[in-house]
Amino acid sequence: MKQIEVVAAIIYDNEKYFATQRGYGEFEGLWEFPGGKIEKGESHENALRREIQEELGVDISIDGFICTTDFDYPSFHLTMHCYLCTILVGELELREHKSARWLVLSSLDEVMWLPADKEIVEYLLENRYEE
Ligand SMILES: Nc1nc2c([nH]c(=O)n2[C@H]2C[C@H](O)[C@@H](COP(=O)(O)OP(=O)(O)OP(=O)(O)O)O2)c(=O)[nH]1
Repeated sequence: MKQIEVVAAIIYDNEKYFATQRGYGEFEGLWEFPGGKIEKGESHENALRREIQEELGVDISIDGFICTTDFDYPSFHLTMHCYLCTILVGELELREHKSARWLVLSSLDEVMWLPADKEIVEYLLENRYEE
């Protein structure tokens, strides 16, 4: 089966997490943590900084590793590495997503997450990442 390796940013500020709604493709309308595919030879950190700059127009600080999750979609296997991040420079701008929300822990379940993200959301709820 096709394998996809992705990095995702759990962007945190003032007890809220940044969730984005996909604007195109087979998962359009579902919510995710911004990020994307790692290019050949790229480190996780560089891939994440590149993707967040491309998608949201901000520079991030990567403050810690959260977890890696694996999920079998019907047409590919996803491995996703998640990092806790904060915004260093810039104003958030939705260049690819149709919408975004800052969610407190207790409202993380108010949006319809991509199937692979449900495990991440549960992980955040159990571990309560705070600055
Ligand atoms: N960025 C991101 N992708 C996720 C999450 N959860 C999840 O299942 N995915 C899946 C959706 C996509 O199939 C893949 C991420 O790839 P991507 O964001 O580069 O999406 P894409 O295929 O539309 O990108 P592209 O080839 O058009 O550049 O991982 C998540 O929380 N964040």
